[in-house]
Amino acid sequence: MTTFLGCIADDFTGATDLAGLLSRSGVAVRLRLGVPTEPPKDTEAFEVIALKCRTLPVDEAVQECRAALAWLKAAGAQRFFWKYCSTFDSTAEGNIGPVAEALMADIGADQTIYCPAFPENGRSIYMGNLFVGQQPLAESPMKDHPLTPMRDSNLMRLLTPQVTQPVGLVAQSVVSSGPEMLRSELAMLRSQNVAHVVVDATANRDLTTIAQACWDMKLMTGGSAVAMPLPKIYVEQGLMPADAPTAIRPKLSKQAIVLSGSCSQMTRAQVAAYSAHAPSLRLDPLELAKNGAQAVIDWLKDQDLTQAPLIYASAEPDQVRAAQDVLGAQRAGAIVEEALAHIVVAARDFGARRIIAAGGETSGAVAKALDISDLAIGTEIAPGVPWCYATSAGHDIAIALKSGNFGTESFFADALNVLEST
Ligand SMILES: Nc1ncnc2c1ncn2[C@@H]1O[C@H](COP(=O)(O)OP(=O)(O)O)[C@@H](O)[C@H]1O
Ligand SMILES: O=C(O)[C@@H](O)C(=O)COP(=O)(O)O
Repeated sequence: MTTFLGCIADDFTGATDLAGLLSRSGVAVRLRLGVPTEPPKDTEAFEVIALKCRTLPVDEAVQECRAALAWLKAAGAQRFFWKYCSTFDSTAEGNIGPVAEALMADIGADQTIYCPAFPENGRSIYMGNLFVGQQPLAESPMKDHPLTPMRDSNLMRLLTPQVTQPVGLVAQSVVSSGPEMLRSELAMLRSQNVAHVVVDATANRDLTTIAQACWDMKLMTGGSAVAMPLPKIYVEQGLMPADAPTAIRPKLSKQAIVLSGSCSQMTRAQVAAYSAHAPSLRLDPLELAKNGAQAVIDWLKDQDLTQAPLIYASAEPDQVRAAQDVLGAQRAGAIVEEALAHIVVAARDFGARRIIAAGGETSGAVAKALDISDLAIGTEIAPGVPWCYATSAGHDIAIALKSGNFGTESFFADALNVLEST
């Protein structure tokens, strides 16, 4: 099928998040890990390319995103979506704006919107300021993120130094007046050459209004949630058929593995809840640095994989700091990721066909080790986290890539139960 909407995501968990929310409308969505090396063939109406460019220098991120855009254009896409984190994660030399400008230039778009709001996960925007739950972004735990600490909550101030064209705002009062008002406000801003427009949204109804006003923009940018209403709108506009093929769900054996390298508050709570009743093993980065992961793989070999054992490096901030003081932050992270990469391959070879990975970087390492190139999207476990189906070394597998902050405390058990019942 000719691709209708081409999406580019700046990390793997963010890509499954977007693919999952698009799939809520019942449309077929395909997720590619990295820019495919082959020209487009057998594409879906909605294609998402997952990159790992969130913290890359601007030039490299722009280059990767332009390559993804070229592939999506070749697949037939005429509209595009640039997905970044709902907490607008970017480094001091942030690449969100430069990528948007490069994509706009390649597509021939003179204006785009920025809307990272994801109300179901507590992310909202008011007067251009991003909130995480009840806290401004810069007062939320995101202020201490190891790679992308967010020290300003104002999206216009964050974006302005990243772009060459003027930045503006459409405030909540306009959004709540409906799509026509929003469209005329955007047209007014366009007449003033405002190319980059932050749009307020505090609830799903705002996101629907925004999508209704912006569905025909060549490029939209945001978190996953503002893209969610698009498939339904395209169908209502008569642009694509309502009926889409449902994803094929392979029958998978019960053997499962849960891997966590995320140290975020929510994942730590999930690890604590799950390890209270499932076999679990904690990784020590210092031990891994000295002796590698073989002892862990030996432990795993003796486990009953139908009990879905958990292997985790997730630790409290002071424990993480202690490991980083000895190994350095980058090396500590890399050692854990490398170990989890070996472990997931061993788990697959021992028969695991249901795999859960928690953490953005962790998910990238795990998916790469499994050599997965593309995924079909299945049932949503929690807002922004779907089960995905793929093949690895010739085996059908189900894999869930969970953003560190998403899901509730019972996420791991919920995920396995959801799969059980589908
Ligand atoms: N105990 C630990 N000590 C040091 N680094 C760790 C530890 N556990 C995990 N890490 C590293 O921390 C990083 C967590 O990032 P990520 O997987 O993206 O999770 P999140 O999505 O919560 O940010 C990874 O690089 C991981 O390898
Ligand atoms: O938009 C979001 O919050 C997520 O889709 C996302 O990008 C999460 O990133 P990580 O927390 O690094 O997994």
